[in-house]
Amino acid sequence: MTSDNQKRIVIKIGSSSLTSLSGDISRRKIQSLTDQVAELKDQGHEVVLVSSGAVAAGYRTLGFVNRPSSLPEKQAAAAVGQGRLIETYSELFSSHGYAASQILITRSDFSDETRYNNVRNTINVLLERGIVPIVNENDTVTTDRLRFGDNDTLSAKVAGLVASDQLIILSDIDGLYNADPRKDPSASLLKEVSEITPEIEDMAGEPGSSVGTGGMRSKIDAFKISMASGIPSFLGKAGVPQILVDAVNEEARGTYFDVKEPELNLDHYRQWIAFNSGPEGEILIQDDAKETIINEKGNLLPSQIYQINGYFKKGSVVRIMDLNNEKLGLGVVNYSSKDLEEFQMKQETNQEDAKAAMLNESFVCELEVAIPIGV
Ligand SMILES: Nc1ncnc2c1ncn2[C@@H]1O[C@H](COP(=O)(O)OP(=O)(O)O)[C@@H](O)[C@H]1O
Ligand SMILES: N[C@@H](CCC(=O)OP(=O)(O)O)C(=O)O
Repeated sequence: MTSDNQKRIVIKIGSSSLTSLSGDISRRKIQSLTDQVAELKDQGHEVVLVSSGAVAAGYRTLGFVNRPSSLPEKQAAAAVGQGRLIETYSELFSSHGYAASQILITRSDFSDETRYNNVRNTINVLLERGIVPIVNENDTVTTDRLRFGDNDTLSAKVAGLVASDQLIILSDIDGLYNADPRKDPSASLLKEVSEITPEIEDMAGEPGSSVGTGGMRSKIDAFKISMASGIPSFLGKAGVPQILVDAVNEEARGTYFDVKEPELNLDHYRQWIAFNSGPEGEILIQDDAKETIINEKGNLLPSQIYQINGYFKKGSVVRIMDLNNEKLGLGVVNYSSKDLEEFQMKQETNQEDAKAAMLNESFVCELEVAIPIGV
């Protein structure tokens, strides 16, 4: 974005870091955050906040003693809490001379490429005009099947969307430990992670509080996305004085997730394919095609398809699998599932003209994103 000293930063803060022990939102905690964000803005950085807390801020008003667990109850709580949350942010940012704005996103907004790009354009205008965009999932309208579910992965997707220079996730713990510290008091802090290996994934346990949803697992999923998108990231403890300024200068206590080979990082289009598109179908390919599409980065031919699962249109994102149902990656198809099934039938009934024209000359797709980077 801007210059070497002025970064575009996405900051995610979890419910547990915005609420008091009683479970209600804490104005003091939000003020500590807004004071630090204002300081970053005074230094010329651009900041996008991804803030949880809508359900936590609302459930008591509905008469619940604890955070509700059913979706309609959480949605009703968020309907009350989201307004309270933004009102508090607006008041506190305005005391520093900054305006806050609210962006509520559902997963379907991101799986549609046009709407995805539209969100980017909107955030860009807000940032250019000095406003603080505050993003949350649109909890009141989402269904279980179509939810991001946690704001950790949402924040990493937003960081990729706006080509952020850094992702900072603030939680109630000062970084990633080699085991869940609640279960293993001898667990130690990892100061730097350069790759999310299966061992790192195994370190994550469940959420730490009754108000948090994602836990360490969703944070690790988030860092996988941000690292694959080429965005250096940080996990640290909310409420620590100067944590944000120090994290930007890489001087804060916490875990830094580095980006080792920027040239391998996914561009915007492939980020959308990998993390947001939501594949519409599956293509199982013959063994001989694996080498071509994985190592030679070649195209898949209709005759190399073994089976088609699901219904998809020309231009859809599909999962490419081998004959053992092992995921190989994601591709964008040049044919609909209906067309491909017709090709297959013609192949089976040995229609020579169809074979020549369609089976060996037309490309179905190439592997745009290889597993394990994509979904
Ligand atoms: N390996 C680990 N390292 C650090 N924290 C862990 C680990 N495994 C599980 N946790 C738990 O994850 C919690 C943070 O997740 P969560 O409660 O969802 O917070 P937030 O509301 O900030 O999203 C920590 O309080 C900690 O108890
Ligand atoms: N969108 C929900 C929060 C979901 C979420 O990821 O919560 P958390 O684990 O506290 O970051 C809300 O605003 O209550």
